[in-house]
Amino acid sequence: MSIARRQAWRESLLRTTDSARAPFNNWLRGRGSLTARIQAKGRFAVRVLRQELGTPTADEARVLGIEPGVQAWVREVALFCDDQIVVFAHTVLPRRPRGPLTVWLARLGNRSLGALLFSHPGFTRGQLTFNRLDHRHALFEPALTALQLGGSEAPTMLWARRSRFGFGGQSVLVSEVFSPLLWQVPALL
Ligand SMILES: C=C(O[C@@H]1C=C(C(=O)O)C=C[C@H]1O)C(=O)O
Repeated sequence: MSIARRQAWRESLLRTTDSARAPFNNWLRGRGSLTARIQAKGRFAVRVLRQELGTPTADEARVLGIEPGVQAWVREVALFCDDQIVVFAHTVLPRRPRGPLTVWLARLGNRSLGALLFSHPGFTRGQLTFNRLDHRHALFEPALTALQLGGSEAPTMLWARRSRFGFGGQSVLVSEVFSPLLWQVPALL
């Protein structure tokens, strides 16, 4: 199986005996806002780690319908519940076509993107896809760093999900990587 195929984002969570994934299934599959779900359980916060022009991966460019190598707006955040980092989110917005999303993203700061995506009636959400990230995936190292999981005890894989939101002629691709420490946050149990 090619490397690209092994790292593909899948439309279904493959059945697995991996007991380590079981607790994530519900978080991976939930189509509602992660922000709202965390806010309902504990003290929610967003820490912006990166918001700049960057180069999407070839796969991200393909999903967003832009030429490989063309820069796009990249936003990366850590989501907190009760002072514990629980999610690393990586969002890609093409520069073209410009539109309301360009301005909204630029002005978002440490407010949650989810609060916008799930409150404005003009957004549509595509299918959720899933991935078991490891060192071969471009998001793996940034996620380990953002989730503060580096070092000798670093996990060798992380569960992630991805979906594309549409607003008029614009699209934004949102990838969310879940911390294995999600289960040490009493409020989320
Ligand atoms: C899409 C949502 O927004 C969350 C917040 C994000 C941000 O502020 O950049 C990005 C992705 C999500 O984890 C959500 O709450 O479901």
